[in-house]
Amino acid sequence: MTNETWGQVREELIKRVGKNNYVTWIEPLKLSGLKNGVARFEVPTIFFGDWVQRNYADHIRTQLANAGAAVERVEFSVGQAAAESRPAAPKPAAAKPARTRAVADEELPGAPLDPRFTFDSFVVGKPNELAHAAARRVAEGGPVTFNPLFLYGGVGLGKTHLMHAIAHELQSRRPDLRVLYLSAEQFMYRFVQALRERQVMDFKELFRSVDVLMVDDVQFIAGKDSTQEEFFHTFNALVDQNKQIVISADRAPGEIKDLEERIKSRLQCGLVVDLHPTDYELRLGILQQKVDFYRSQYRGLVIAGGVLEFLAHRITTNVRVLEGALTRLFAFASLVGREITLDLTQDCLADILRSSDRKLSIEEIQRKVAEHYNIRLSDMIGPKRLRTIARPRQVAMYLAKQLTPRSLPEIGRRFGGRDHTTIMHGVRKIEELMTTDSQLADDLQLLRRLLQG
Ligand SMILES: Nc1ncnc2c1ncn2[C@@H]1O[C@H](COP(=O)(O)OP(=O)(O)OP(=O)(O)O)[C@@H](O)[C@H]1O
Repeated sequence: MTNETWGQVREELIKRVGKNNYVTWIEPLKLSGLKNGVARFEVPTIFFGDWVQRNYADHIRTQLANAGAAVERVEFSVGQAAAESRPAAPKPAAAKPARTRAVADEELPGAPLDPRFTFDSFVVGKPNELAHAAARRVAEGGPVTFNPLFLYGGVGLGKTHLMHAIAHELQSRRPDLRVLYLSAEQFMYRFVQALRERQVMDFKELFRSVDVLMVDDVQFIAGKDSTQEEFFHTFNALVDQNKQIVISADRAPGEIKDLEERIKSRLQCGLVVDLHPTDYELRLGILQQKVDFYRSQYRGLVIAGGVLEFLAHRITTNVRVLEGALTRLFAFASLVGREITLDLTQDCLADILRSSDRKLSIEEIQRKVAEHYNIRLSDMIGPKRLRTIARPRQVAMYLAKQLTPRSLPEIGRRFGGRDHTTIMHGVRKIEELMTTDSQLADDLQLLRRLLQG
């Protein structure tokens, strides 16, 4: 098979898998040879290879066969060039092109990057697929296609991991770019310091001199007026210069309370992607990856079949908890020198398993709230707008948002197919009333206790 055949096959694949998937997953493949019915491709990372193998290998094989190539199997391996450009092998400083800059690289006030948070160690599944693909695109350091990239999702779902991965990848692919990663809190701290020391101009110059700005947990600046103002100007200046911005937050721009409207609307201008709560397959994938790592640390430790499946099934809160559970399990098993069995797992992780057990459903919340306010459960999802019914309904919406990991559209569906904006309005209304209406505040406290008890 020639590269020309592969060229034709790629055309066909665009139609089969869609443009977006094609650009993300197929375009980066480099055909490295065909021998004995096996077509080999170079991929940038192991995970990229795994993903393509799982999702696109069949398409590729079929299309190659249709184009007349005698292919029975396709294989993916990390190419030499890609392997060398991994973050693990940082380039010597001398490789950076010499440039004169108003602000030296060392002066950039970035937060340190966690060396473990790379694309290689990020497990991709349905819930984070789009966020991962978008992050990868930004990490290529090519022309800016969407600005900003806004990543959001609940606690411990991998936002920081993805941001660090972008920074690592950019550092090795494009050492000429000035990449600045920091939390919104650090941004504020720097700004306040600059104000105090009358060095606001330096601050501005510094932040406007970067090529890629990444700000983590942006919800933090909501309600902090002058920091918001400064952030807005920095943001605009960088966008005007066509510099890439990546932002993360715990919720969508429109849902961040006390964030100025003009900032919200600017944040929504680029690509807004949601990291969904993990599903069973993703949790299992993450566990398997971590176990491979632990095996190299704790040699000789045996883990019985079914343990990982059990954990992926039972610990659904977030990835941080899942990781913590595994760390504890390996440490414990190596201390006592025993095989990791289901029994040992249940013993060692009893507390974590217990707290993960209680998964509150929206229906439970609706039932409790209806009981408390003495209304019918059916009124929770019905259309009545009477205050005596609408208010309890909003209370239930508020508690559903607070106490479950469900998104606004999901909550809306369970409240008789209401729109997510209605839910948002309900949640806000209760947040507002809570500060002035002490009876409502008491009700909420009681309901929370009952539900979480
Ligand atoms: N898909 C994944 N693959 C591998 N590890 C993951 C994945 N998602 C999350 N993790 C791990 O889970 C932990 C928490 O992730 P991270 O700190 O990125 O979460 P976050 O979304 O930024 O949370 P927070 O809202 O608390 O800031 C990290 O150790 C991270 O490596």
